[in-house]
Amino acid sequence: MSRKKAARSKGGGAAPSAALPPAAQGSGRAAAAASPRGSAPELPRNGGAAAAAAGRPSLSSSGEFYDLAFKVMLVGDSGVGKTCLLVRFKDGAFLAGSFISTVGIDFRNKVLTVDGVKVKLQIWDTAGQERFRSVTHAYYRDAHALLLLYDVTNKASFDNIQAWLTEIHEYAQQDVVLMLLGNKVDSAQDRVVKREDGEKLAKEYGVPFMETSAKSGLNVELAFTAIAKELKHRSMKLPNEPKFKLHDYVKKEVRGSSCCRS
Ligand SMILES: Nc1nc2c(ncn2[C@@H]2O[C@H](COP(=O)(O)OP(=O)(O)OP(=O)(O)O)[C@@H](O)[C@H]2O)c(=O)[nH]1
Repeated sequence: MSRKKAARSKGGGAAPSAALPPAAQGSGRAAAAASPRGSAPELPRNGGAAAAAAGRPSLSSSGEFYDLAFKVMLVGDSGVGKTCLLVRFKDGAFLAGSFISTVGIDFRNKVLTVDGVKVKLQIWDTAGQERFRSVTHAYYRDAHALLLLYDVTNKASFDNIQAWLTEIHEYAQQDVVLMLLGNKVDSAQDRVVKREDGEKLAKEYGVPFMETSAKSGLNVELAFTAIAKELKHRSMKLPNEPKFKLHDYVKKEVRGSSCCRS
């Protein structure tokens, strides 16, 4: 992604194809002014299952084969680190320097291997600014998963989580996979939201929770992998297979990743 706010993204602003397969393009930016969902690549609600049922993998535009595809959205206040989280996950890099707000909505694709299955996540980076809300609302409906972020150094972004949850409740599918992320934990000196407060809020709303850092990379891969695992299990569950428990998986993995942190 060129810094998200450029007039044209790497995807050239062209609208990727409308269904899977073939896959949506590697990255792109939906014009805020266009018809709300008109230029967005659409994944069917059971997109992954549909791809898998065909019994053959699909080919993404980046040349990678995948078996399942899902749409994930990053939401939260402006400046919490949504774009940086996505760039860290996709490219393994941190976007330091001056902060430029996302305009409208942008997406990147990444294929993960989950329990031997290739899962393509089409990750939508939304603008946190209030003025783009009507644009981003239109995308909630097709999202299979939502990563809701706040910034541990910004109390207002945490206080606004409740409002974000109300919005999600209103616009997203009822069965959307949701996870709460407290980002920027590398900024220990500036922290104003305690981990326990994040945990408490997540528990109250029954959503899995972890703290992340797009800067250091802490738990970034884990957040997306956990989502991909949940979505894969939902769409490919075998009759005798035990149910995948996202909460338990996250708790176990976060414990593992935090035990060895400096
Ligand atoms: N220290 C630290 N800074 C971060 C982290 N993630 C993002 N930032 C910084 O926070 C600022 C905002 O990051 P963005 O990723 O652009 O925020 P955003 O949520 O996409 O903002 P909008 O596009 O306005 O919705 C930038 O200056 C980043 O460098 C992090 O994990 N740690």
